[in-house]
Amino acid sequence: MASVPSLAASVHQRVADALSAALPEAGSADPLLRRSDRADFQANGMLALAKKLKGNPRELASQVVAGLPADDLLAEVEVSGPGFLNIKVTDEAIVRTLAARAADDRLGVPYAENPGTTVIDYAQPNVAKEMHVGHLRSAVIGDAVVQILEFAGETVVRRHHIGDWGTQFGMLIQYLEEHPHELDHRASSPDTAASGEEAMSNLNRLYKASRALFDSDEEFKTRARRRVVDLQAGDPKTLALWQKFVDESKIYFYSVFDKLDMEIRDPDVVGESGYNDMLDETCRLLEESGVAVRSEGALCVFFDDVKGPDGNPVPLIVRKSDGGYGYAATDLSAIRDRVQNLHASTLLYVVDARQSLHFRMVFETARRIGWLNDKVHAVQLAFGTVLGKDGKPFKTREGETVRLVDLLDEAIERAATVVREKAQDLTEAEIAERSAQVGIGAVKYADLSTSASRDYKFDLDQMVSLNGDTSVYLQYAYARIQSILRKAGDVRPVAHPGLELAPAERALGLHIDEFAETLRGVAETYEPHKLAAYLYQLASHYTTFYDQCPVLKADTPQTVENRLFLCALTARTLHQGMDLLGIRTPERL
Ligand SMILES: NC(=[NH2+])NCCC[C@H](N)C(=O)O
Repeated sequence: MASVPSLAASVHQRVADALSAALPEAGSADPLLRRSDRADFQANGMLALAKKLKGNPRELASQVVAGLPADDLLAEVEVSGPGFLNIKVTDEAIVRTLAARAADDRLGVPYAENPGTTVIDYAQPNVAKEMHVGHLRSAVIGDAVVQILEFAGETVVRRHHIGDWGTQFGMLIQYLEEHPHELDHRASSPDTAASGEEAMSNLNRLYKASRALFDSDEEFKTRARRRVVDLQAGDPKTLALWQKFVDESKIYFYSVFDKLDMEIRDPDVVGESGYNDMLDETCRLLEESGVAVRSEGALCVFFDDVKGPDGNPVPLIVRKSDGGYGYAATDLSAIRDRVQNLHASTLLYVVDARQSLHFRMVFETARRIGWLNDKVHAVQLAFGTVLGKDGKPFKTREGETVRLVDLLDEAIERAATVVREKAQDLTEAEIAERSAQVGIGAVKYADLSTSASRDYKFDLDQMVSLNGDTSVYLQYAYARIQSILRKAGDVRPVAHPGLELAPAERALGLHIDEFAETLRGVAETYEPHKLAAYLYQLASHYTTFYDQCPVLKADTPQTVENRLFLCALTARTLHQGMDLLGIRTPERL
C-alpha cells in the first residue's frame, strides 16, 4: 500500500539539500545522481553547476560532502575526478529498504502522480483475414503497455479497432447470400462449435470461392458491387450476412489471443464499423471549420510537408469523390469518440510504423480542429517489421505471409523439447502446460525485449535458448529460486539489517531497489523493452549472487535467512515484472 522511497531517491534528496545549502544561488539544482559501478551512486551535477557559476567544481563538491548529514544511509562519500561524488550507501540501508518493499504487496511501487485516462488501440486484426506477425506485435506490445499503465494507476480503456468494414465485404456477402449454408455448421448445436482453426479455414474457403467468382463472372461482380452499396446503406439483410463474417472471425481471433495467453474482452472490440454513425458528422465538422476542403470532388486535408514524389501535395482524404468514407474518416471519428465520450487524456495507437504517415496526418487534422489539444494528446507507438532469419520481411518459402498460429505452434513445439530435456518427473499434462508457457513467453519476450520501433528477427532457436536474454532464462531463474525456497523448508526468509553484505548481495539488492523507478520510466515512455532489460539484469545479478553466496549453507542462521529473503524478493520482483509483460513464471520447470 505504501510507496517505498528508493535508495536512489533518498540519496538524491540528501545531496540536493546539501547542494542548495552550499550554493543557495543554485536554487534547487539537480545533483544528477546515477547508479555507478565504482561506488553505488555517482553525482556529477556539481561539474556543470560550478562551471555555470564560475566556481571550482572540486571545492563545491567538498562543500556538499561537508554538508551531508551523518545518518545510517550514507556509508562513504568521496570527491573524485574533476568534481564527482562517489557515494556508497550502508548495508543496513539496503536491507531496510528491501524489507520495506517486501512488506508491501506492490513491492513499494508508487502510483503515478497524475493518472489520467488512456485509450489504447491495439490488437486489431482484420475480419475474414488471417492474423500475421504484424498483428502479433500490436497485441503483445499493447497488452504489456496496458498492464504497465494499469499498474501505475492509469485508467485504461482498450479498443480493438478491427478491420470489419469496407468494399471487400461486398463479394463475401454476395457469395454467402447465394450459398447460404456455408457458415451454418455451428447453428445446430453448441457442441459442434467451430474451433478457431476451423473458423479461419471456413473464411478462407469462402474468400477463395467468392474471389474466383468475382474474377470470372461479370454478373456476380455487378451483384457484389451492389452489395457494397446495400451494406453502406445499412440494409438489414446485408448487415445480418456481414455479421456472420464478423462472428466467425471473432471465433478465430479469440482462439489466437487465447493461445497467446491474452485476455481480449468482447465489449472492447469496437471495429471500424462501430464509427459508421459518426462519419457524416465528422466530415461536416471538418468542412465547416475549414480544416478540410473540397478538392476534385473529394473532402481533403492538406499539409505543407506532405508531398508526393512529383512535388504535389498528398492530402488526407476524408471522403472520396464517390462519397465513400475510408480509413481516415473512421480514425478521425474514433478520435472524437475517444475524446468526447470516453474522456481520454491520452490516445495511444500500437500500430505498424508503415502507418506512421497516416497517423501523423490524422493527429494533425484532429489538432487543427481542436479534438486534440494541450489536455488530450495522441501517440502512435509505431513498431517495426518482423524479419525472417535472412533479415528480410518474414515470409514463407512460397513467399506468402506467415500465419501467426503456425508460428505460435512451432514455438510451443520447440519449447516442449527444452522442457522435456529439463523436466524431472513432470506429467505429460504438465509438460504441455509448461511448453505453452515457455513457448508463448519466448515469442512475447523476443518481441518485447527489443525497442518497439526496431525491426527484429524471428529466430525460434534463439528465442527458446536457455542462455542469453530470453524469457526461458528468466523463467529458469524464477523456478530455481522457488526450488531453493522449497528446500529451505521451515527456515523462512527474514531480513537482517545488521548483517554485512557480500558485493554480489549488494549489487542484487541495489538492482531490486530500482524496480519502481524502472517501471515509472517505462510507463511514461511506453517502452516495455526497458522493463525486459531490467528483468534480464535482475536475473543476471541473481545468478552472480547464487554463484558467489551459498544460501542454505551460509555460515550463520541469520545469513541463511537474509539470503533467503534476497531470493524471495528477487523472485517476487521477477514475477511481477514478467506478469506485466504478459509472461508466465511457472513454479517448476
Ligand atoms: N485505429 C487504427 N487505425 N488502428 C490500427 C488498425 C490496424 C489494421 N486493422 C491493420 O491490420 O493494419
